[in-house]
Amino acid sequence: MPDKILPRESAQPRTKSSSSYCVPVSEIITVRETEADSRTKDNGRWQKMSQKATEAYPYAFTVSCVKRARQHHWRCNDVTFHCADGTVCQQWVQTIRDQLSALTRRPKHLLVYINPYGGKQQGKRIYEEKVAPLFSRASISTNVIVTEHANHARDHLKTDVDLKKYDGVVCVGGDGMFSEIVHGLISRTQRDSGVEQNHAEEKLVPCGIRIGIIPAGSTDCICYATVGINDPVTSALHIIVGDSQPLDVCSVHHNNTFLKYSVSLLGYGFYGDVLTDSERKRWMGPVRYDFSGVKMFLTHNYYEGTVCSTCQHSGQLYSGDSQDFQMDDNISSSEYGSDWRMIRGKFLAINAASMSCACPRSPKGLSPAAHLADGTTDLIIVRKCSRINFLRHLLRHTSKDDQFDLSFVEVHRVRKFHFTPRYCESDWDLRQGSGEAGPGKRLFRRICRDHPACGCTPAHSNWNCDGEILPHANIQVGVHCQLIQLFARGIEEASVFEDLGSHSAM
Ligand SMILES: Nc1ncnc2c1ncn2[C@@H]1O[C@H](COP(=O)(O)OP(=O)(O)OP(=O)(O)O)[C@@H](O)[C@H]1O
Ligand SMILES: CCCCCCCCCCCCC/C=C/[C@@H](O)[C@H](CO)NC(=O)CCCCC
Ligand SMILES: [Ca+2]
Repeated sequence: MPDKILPRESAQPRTKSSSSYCVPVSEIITVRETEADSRTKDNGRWQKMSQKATEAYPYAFTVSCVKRARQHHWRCNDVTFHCADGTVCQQWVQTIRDQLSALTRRPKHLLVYINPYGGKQQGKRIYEEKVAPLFSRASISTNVIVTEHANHARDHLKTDVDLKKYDGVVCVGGDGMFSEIVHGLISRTQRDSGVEQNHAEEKLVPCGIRIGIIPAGSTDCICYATVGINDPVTSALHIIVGDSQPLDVCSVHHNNTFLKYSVSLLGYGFYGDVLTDSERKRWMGPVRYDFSGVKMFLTHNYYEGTVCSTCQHSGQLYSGDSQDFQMDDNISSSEYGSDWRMIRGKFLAINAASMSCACPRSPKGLSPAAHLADGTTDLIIVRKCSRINFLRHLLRHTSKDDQFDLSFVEVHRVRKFHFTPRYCESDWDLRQGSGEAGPGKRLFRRICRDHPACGCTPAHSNWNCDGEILPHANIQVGVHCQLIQLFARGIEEASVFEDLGSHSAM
């Protein structure tokens, strides 16, 4: 049998306009024998067959398969095929089952973590109502854990789980929950392989198990940027068909201490401040980001420091395509050393986007051309400018205009970068009150930090690491190419939807 079902004479689909239906085996969820009823649901519509036709084709089987809908949504669609002969009908069912069992990339056993408090606190309901029935139809067995506290999933994965029992780990929640899973799996893999995470230059071992994201958070940017939409049913179907999408991961160190991994955004300045402010407003739900976004835009803090970056890796020059980016040269960036670029100045935002960071708020994302798995991160530097100019930059994230095509914005595709804030060799020491600054200056900075109404800009921001606040401003970042794998396939081209969306009749 070919890899597509093309029923012609022997099995007839019940559609009004066509006598055959084309379904790629790779997109079949399940098949079952069904009653040759005179009324069945095909293609999402109820179809009625005449008494005569029902008598001519008394046997039937139903194929549940992927159907593409608008804006990258996938749905599960039932198509019923009718046969004149019962043996032929059984042969079809058996052959399709055999073909499905030959698909070795499909998961059979999944470990599922649900964050009941993410986003609008709907994680449990979303999983039970929309996802569990699909997993069960696809004969996937699950071990479901509803988390009881923050870092429950991370610590469970780090130490307690026998990962050999599973073909994948699924997280139901937002980007923060995904980050927990990533930290648990990467730490576990390094520990099992004897790799020391505290060494910034260490080559990390890729994780051998795929991760699925059922979006139920506030931003869901990792799901949105890897699937094209934050929709639980779509994500469940990508898991069921066994998609694979490798993903780069940034490691963040402070001196020789490992801090965190990041897969989406590492943001200092604006996005760090928005996150810090919004964490105090968690009770507001997802709208907290809009509230804090407007507030921090009006506050207009800028920060001084030095960013050093390199696009070189393992002794080889990066040869990627950087023509998408405007390189602005009226600024104080300069080359130092052979492969490191140093940029010093006053910044409204320093963002490293390892993926586009597309999300419903910004469907093209922070860096629309960022690659998911090329071993680089897009370092976006927004220099101090007027409020109106910064607003122009921000608003371009929501329109077709290029947010980088502004004199105060520059972008570099890099493999490593360091950031050192001005005034502090050790930000942590300063925060603890034991920095280099004299007591008078220290007291003054503390007053500024505790009473922002005094009007001066604080000396430091925080790093927003995939939606979590980091305790140090001074960090070193390196990209680890394709360290993890998702149950996803990247964003499908519109043509795939046009060609396959209607399952063109043959
Ligand atoms: N049972 C729990 N109780 C409290 N916090 C939890 C629990 N389980 C997980 N968490 C934490 O909740 C935080 C937020 O969760 P999640 O990412 O799911 O939602 P969100 O913050 O609303 O969405 P997003 O990250 O997309 O903005 C995560 O950092 C996670 O560590
Ligand atoms: C004045 C209004 C102008 C509007 C401008 C809109 C610009 C939107 C850009 C969207 C960037 C999303 C970056 C995603 C980061 C995630 O890793 C992180 C975890 O979920 N989310 C946040 O930190 C939440 C941060 C949300 C910031 C808005
Ligand atoms: Ca990348």
